[in-house]
Amino acid sequence: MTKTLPIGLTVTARVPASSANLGPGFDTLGLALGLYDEITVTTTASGLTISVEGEGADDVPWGPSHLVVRAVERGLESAGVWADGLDVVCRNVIPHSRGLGSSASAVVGGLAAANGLASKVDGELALSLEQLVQLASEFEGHPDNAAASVLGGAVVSWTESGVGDGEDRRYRAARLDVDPGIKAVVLVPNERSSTAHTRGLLPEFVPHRDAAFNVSRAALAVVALTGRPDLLLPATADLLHQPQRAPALPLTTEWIARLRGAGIAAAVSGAGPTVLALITEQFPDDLRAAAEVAGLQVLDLELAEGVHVR
Ligand SMILES: Nc1ncnc2c1ncn2[C@@H]1O[C@H](COP(=O)(O)OP(=O)(O)OP(=O)(O)O)[C@@H](O)[C@H]1O
Ligand SMILES: N[C@@H](CCO)C(=O)O
Repeated sequence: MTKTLPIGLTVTARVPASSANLGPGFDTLGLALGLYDEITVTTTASGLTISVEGEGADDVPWGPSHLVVRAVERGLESAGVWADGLDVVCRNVIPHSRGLGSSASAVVGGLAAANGLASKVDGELALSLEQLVQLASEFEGHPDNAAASVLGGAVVSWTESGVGDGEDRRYRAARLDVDPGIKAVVLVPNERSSTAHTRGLLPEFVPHRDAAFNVSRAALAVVALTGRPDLLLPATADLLHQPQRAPALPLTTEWIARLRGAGIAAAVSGAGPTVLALITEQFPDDLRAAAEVAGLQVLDLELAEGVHVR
C-alpha cells in the first residue's frame, strides 16, 4: 500500500559529476568526479514549486518536465510513497552537455532525494544501491555515468538481459577502489555537445581487430586504476568511439593528442567535448596556461564518493 509522506519533510542530495568510457571502456567504465549538484526536496500540502540556481537555470524547464522532478517522482513511486506536494530546489554546478554526466547526476540526485524522504518515514522502504543503479540507468540510459554517481569511485557497468533496450533489461555495476595517487583534471570547452548527436556518429559495425584492441585496453584500465597508475597511458587508448567522434570534436581531439604526446593519460570524457586527464603528478603549468588560452576551463578534481543524502 502507498504511504503518504507528512508535510514539511526535507532532504538534500549531493550528487557528483561523472566521466564515462575512460577511453576504451565505451558504455562500461565510469568515474565519479568531485564536482557536485545539490538538490533539496521538501514535501508540501499541494502542487509543485521548483527553483534552479547556477548551471542551466535559464535553459531547463521550471515545471513537471524538469529532469530532477521526474526522477523524484519515479523514486517516490518505486519506494511506495506519495507526496501531496513538492518543493524542489536545484543548486547546479555540473556543466550541461559537456560530457560530465550532468543528466545522469540530475536523475541520480532526484532518485536519491526521493529515497531519502521515503527512508525518513520508514527505513524498510529504502531502496538499495543496486536498485538505485537500476532505476537511474533505466531512466537515463547511460549506466556508466549513473552507476558512477550512485556508487562513487570508478565503476564497471554491464547489462544482463542481452541486447535489447526492453523493460526487462538489468543494469549491473561493480565499484573499483581507485589508487589514491590518481587525480583527475578536466579541460572543459565552452561549446556544448549533445550525447545523442555524437552517438549518431558511431558505426554499426567495427573491425574485429579494433574490438580486440579495446578489450585489452579496457581490461588494462582496471589494472591501471586499481594499483598500476604507471599503465594509465596505454590503458586509456581507444579505437571504438573517439576516432569516429573526432570530426565533431576538433578542439577535444587536438588536446587529447597534445596531452598524450606529453605522456599524460587523456581521453574524451563521456560523449565529449570535455577532455579527461588522469594524472599522478602535477598537471604541467605550460599546458594548463595554453589550454586556458585556447578557451578551455581547466579544473583539478578529486575522485568522488557516490551520492550522499542528508
Ligand atoms: N541538473 C539538471 N537539471 C535538469 N536537466 C538537466 C540537468 N542536467 C542535465 N539536464 C538535461 O540533460 C541535458 C544534457 O544531457 P547530455 O546527455 O547531452 O549531456 P551530459 O549528461 O551533460 O553529458 P554526457 O552524458 O555526455 O556525460 C541538458 O541539456 C538538460 O536538458
Ligand atoms: N557511454 C556514453 C556516455 C554518455 O555520457 C557515450 O559515450 O555515449
